[in-house]
Amino acid sequence: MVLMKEKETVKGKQLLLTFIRDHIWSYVAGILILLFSSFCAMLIPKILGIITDGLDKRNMAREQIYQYVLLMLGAIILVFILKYIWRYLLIGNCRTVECYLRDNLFKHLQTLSVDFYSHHKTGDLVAYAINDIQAVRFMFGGGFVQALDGITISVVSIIFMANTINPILTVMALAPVPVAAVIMVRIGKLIRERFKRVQEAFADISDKVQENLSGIRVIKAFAQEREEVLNFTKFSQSRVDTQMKLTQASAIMGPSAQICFGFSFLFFIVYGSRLVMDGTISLGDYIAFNTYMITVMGPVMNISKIIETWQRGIASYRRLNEIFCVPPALEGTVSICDVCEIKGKIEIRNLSFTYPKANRRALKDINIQLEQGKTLGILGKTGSGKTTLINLLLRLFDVKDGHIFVDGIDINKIPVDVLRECIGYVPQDNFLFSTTIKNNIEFFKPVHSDDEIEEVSKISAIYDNIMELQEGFDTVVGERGTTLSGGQKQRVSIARALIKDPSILILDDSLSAVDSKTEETILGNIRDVLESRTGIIISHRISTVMHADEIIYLENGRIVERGTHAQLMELEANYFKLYKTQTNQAETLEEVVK
Ligand SMILES: Nc1ncnc2c1ncn2[C@@H]1O[C@H](COP(=O)(O)OP(=O)(O)OP(=O)(O)O)[C@@H](O)[C@H]1O
Repeated sequence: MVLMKEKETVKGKQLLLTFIRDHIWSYVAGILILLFSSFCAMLIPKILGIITDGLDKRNMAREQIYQYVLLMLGAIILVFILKYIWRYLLIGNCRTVECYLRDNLFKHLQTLSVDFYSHHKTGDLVAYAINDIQAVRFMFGGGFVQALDGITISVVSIIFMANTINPILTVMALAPVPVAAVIMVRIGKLIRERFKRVQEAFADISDKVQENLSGIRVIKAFAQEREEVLNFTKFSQSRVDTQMKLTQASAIMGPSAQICFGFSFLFFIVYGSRLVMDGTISLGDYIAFNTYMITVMGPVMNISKIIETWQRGIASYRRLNEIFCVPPALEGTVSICDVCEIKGKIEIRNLSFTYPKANRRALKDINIQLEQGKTLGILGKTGSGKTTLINLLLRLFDVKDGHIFVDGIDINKIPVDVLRECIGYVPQDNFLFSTTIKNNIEFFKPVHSDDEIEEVSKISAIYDNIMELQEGFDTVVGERGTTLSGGQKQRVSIARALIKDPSILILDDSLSAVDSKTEETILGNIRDVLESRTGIIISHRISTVMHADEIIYLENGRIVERGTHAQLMELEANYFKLYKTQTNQAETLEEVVK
């Protein structure tokens, strides 16, 4: 992915800063309670030291000892309660941050351009939404809390050690700490880099699984299962290799911290015992110091885990940030807000278009005038630019070279939602959701009556098929509509476009999977629907577009022929040849059938 400019990185940071600002009181309260709880915890070794000295010198009354023991018990209970509260506040926030980031990522993904999805794999994006967000959550939760707890306990212990026992002994005991810090920072960086690679390897696996499952029918049809398994093993192995490298780095961290701390203990035992013997510190102080050292040891032992969590979190945060910094589609365009309805007049003037990152134009100098209520038929070889024209009409891509006017308004100035709301579009690749046919037709908006749903189903000639199903409109279709035939899927998609009652109806090769009799029925019904609307019908079949008010023939992104069916037949060029080929084919087929 492209390196981000400094300005762009602000977006991801802003998101986290906004979260922290919104939850600042729980953070402040959590941190203050944590500090107080650490202070209370540090009283315990001191009380232990006082009791030890009392017993050692035999100058402490039994009642006094009981009082100290009660004090210690009180401190333990208080620490327990305080710890519960601060963990609830701070760990609770990390669960919320996970949900907050995931919601924002999902929201952001909805705003990204179609082109973004042409260049990013689904499995990869799933990895961002699951793995990376989880790693950030661990950083915000366990990582943050353990680091804060560890730092507080260590700092408070050191203050107690230096102030109440002996500063020189404290310095001696902590001498190896800077060495440990340098080692931790170095290994930490290595962990971050390696974790990034682990996440990338996971994204590859996720992508492979997603692609394989989506294409399982093709894989089976071509008997490619074995190759797929072998291919998958390579991805799996790559993940193991990257993970092993990460484990190697993190495995050094824990023992390094322990060795450094071992030296600290050694210094303390040698130097501390000497101080007890020459009477500089009491035995109680020695015991208390020892307890403080053990208290500090907890976070030190944990430091490898904490650093690893942080470095993983930072690596994932950076990956997420790259996605958050991708600007939303059509970000720079200005919309006029008072347009709230579209009647359907379309004018295309000198329009050319090149896809981002492509090196040749998909459309060249297109000019079309389509009055409201009229129908345009588009024909052309595959790859000639038919769908591209529709992509621009739907503003899936920005119009930069030339103009498209809808109702006389530049399309770039019409609010995208208003524009798309007024267009009923049946795409070439019909996508049905794994839910009921009814939900698929109304697109999860339960605002239509059963009569309306039935009516559009009848227009698109799918009603009888639906009625034959056991659950009728409540039949749940398989993922991507797999339990329906290609032609049935196309017709459900037509019903979905019609129920919007659109001003402009676009059918992009939407009848290619239906037989010619059904096509005739649908076209007849749609002709009635199109009487009051603007229609654009794309097809490879002359029979689908021949009744249109105007037909254009595209070749390499350019309009090479235009006119009515009769005019194009008179031209005796591409359209005519196609007509001849298709009628000959139909006649031959009829003879064969006879
Ligand atoms: N997202 C994209 N990025 C780059 N090039 C693209 C993209 N989508 C389409 N193209 C290219 O633009 C050209 C026009 O494609 P388009 O899909 O408009 O053709 P079409 O006439 O609809 O073809 P078909 O009849 O096969 O559907 C083709 O050369 C295609 O490879």
